[in-house]
Amino acid sequence: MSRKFIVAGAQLGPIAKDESRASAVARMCDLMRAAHARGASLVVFPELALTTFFPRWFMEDEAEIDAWFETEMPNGTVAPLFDLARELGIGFHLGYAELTPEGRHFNTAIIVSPEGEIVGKYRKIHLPGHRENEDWRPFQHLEKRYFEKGDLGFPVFDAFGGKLGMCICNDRRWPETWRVLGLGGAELVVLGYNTPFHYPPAPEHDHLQYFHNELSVQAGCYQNGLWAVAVAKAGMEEGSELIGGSVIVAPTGEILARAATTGDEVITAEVDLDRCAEIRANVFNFAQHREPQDYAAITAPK
Ligand SMILES: NC(=O)N[C@@H](C(=O)O)c1ccc(O)cc1
Repeated sequence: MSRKFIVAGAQLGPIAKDESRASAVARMCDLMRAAHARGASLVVFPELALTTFFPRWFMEDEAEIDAWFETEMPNGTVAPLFDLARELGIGFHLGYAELTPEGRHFNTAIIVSPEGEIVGKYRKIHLPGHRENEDWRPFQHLEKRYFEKGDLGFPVFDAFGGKLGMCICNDRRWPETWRVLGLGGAELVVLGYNTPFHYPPAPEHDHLQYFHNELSVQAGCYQNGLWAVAVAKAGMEEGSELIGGSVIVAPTGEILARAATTGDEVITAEVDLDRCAEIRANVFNFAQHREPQDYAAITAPK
């Protein structure tokens, strides 16, 4: 049976601090309709897609912080997205800030089936940035303050006729992320990102932000023989410029689609999950060629 289908990356332009979640959801519904019109059966939205990238501000008030989080998923505000997905028979990936009933905070992503069921969940493991206010920065990156490290590992889910994995933003820069997903059998990895163009600790690397995005995703795909859809929240958001460059990458590492703007934009490509074997049965045949007895340093405690 053919395992070909069309995937879409639904890049979002900036979301203002005072833009409501309902407005962001309405924009995502428009993108979902556009993706469906192009034949997509899965549409990938970015990291923290319902709000502005709030970790750029230092906050101490717990109620103010918690207001950026979702306590239920789905909830009334995102219901239109779930309803539209069901109506169109299209699945989706969504990133959001999760506050659990136990009061735990995570940077989370879910995969929703065309029937509107949550079939996969991931909580971000590689949290970037810092914990305390750092006045010298033009904007903060306080993910280590607002989120706990994810506690679900890097799970792989049966969905869309194949094996799907997830990671979130900074996770994509780490080869361990991709290798653990690859070892778990992932054939398609979906991920969202909010990547500031300006990196305050090393501004001399600002011009490399698009390059490092593609380098990381292409390497992850090739070295593990899997597909990826990597999707940005992009554009000038509250004075912080976020890169665009959403891409769909094949197991060969080739880029099949790339966003041209830093606004709301849909990219699509046909994915054939059987093409993972081109790489995984050959140069990266793990069973034949991996030498894990020499990799112990990777899992030694830090
Ligand atoms: N949302 C993210 O995970 N963004 C990260 C990335 O783009 O990898 C990132 C990494 C380091 C920083 O100093 C700031 C942002």
